[in-house]
Amino acid sequence: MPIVDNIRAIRWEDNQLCLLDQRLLPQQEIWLQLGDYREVAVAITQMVVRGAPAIGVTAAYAMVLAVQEMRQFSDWQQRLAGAAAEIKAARPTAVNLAWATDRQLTLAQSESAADRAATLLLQAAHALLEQDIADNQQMGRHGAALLPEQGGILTHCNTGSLATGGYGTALGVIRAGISAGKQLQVYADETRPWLQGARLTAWELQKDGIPFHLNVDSAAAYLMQQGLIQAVIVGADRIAANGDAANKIGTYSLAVLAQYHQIPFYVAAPLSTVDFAMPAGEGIIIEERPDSEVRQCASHDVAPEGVKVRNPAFDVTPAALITAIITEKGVARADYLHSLAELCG
Ligand SMILES: CSC[C@@H](O)[C@@H](O)C(=O)COP(=O)(O)O
Repeated sequence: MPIVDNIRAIRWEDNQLCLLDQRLLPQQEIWLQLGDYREVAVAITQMVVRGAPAIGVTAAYAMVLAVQEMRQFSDWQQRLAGAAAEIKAARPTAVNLAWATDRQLTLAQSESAADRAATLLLQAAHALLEQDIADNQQMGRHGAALLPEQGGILTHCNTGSLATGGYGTALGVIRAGISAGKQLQVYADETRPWLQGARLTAWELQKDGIPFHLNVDSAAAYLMQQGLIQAVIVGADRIAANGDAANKIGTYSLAVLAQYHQIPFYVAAPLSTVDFAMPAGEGIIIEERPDSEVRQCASHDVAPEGVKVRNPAFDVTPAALITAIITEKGVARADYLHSLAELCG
């Protein structure tokens, strides 16, 4: 069954950035039109758009809006550097945010004429979006070969078209596996507290007609014990040079469980998610999100008022628990330090 993935959540129209508001899915499909880079930074912080590659593409367009605003000033390059710092501060963990913003800043700084820089940055943002989709499809081809011909695949958070330019990383691998004729049954973790799995992954899988069950996060061990899971595949927000991978909170627990049950545990991410400047996972900044996300469920209070909360949005899975890292250039295996560097060429 070939998968017709036609979900695109980031568009550039009438010189504005249009984002499908992921906070409202699946109940409402509302597009926001943003014409100011500051609004885009807020949209990233507030999760209108989320998922590491999608945040990267969004930041590239935010830089277009910023250069368009700054080009009237003689010190436009300096002002643009300030805007870049504001955009990068929107969320700390996904490296794609800083990676895409810095790429755009470097490009702008290589050009002395502001108007020309604005044109170049827009072209670069479009190219980044298209490249991300192509990379994900390539990643899908590499990763699909690792999946069993049939069986259950557990995934966490949302790593699909909504989390990227299109097609997805871990979900892209699943899409490619199904397209290649594999009989896969997806198990989608609901992914408390923000419910990316229940709200977004379930929406994408249903649209594509991919067979799946939605399960609570704490069912993972039981599903593995029952022999229902043949592989776990997740995305990543930042991969350290040694292969330690930061991803949505709960990923580390899945990797520990997968090792106990002797199930392969795969991470699928573009090479832009690898932070070669970060030697190991312990240096990765883990975002702490608002208490209300834990105290509430679907905007309803569930915990007593005033309780203290911990809400780390990500955790780091040690490289030793990762069977392989699937990238657009091929599959890396331990020793990741060399294997990832080799893929980068
Ligand atoms: C292709 S997406 C990979 C990761 O970005 C994804 O798994 C994830 O953790 C997203 O977290 P989010 O907080 O929704 O931005």
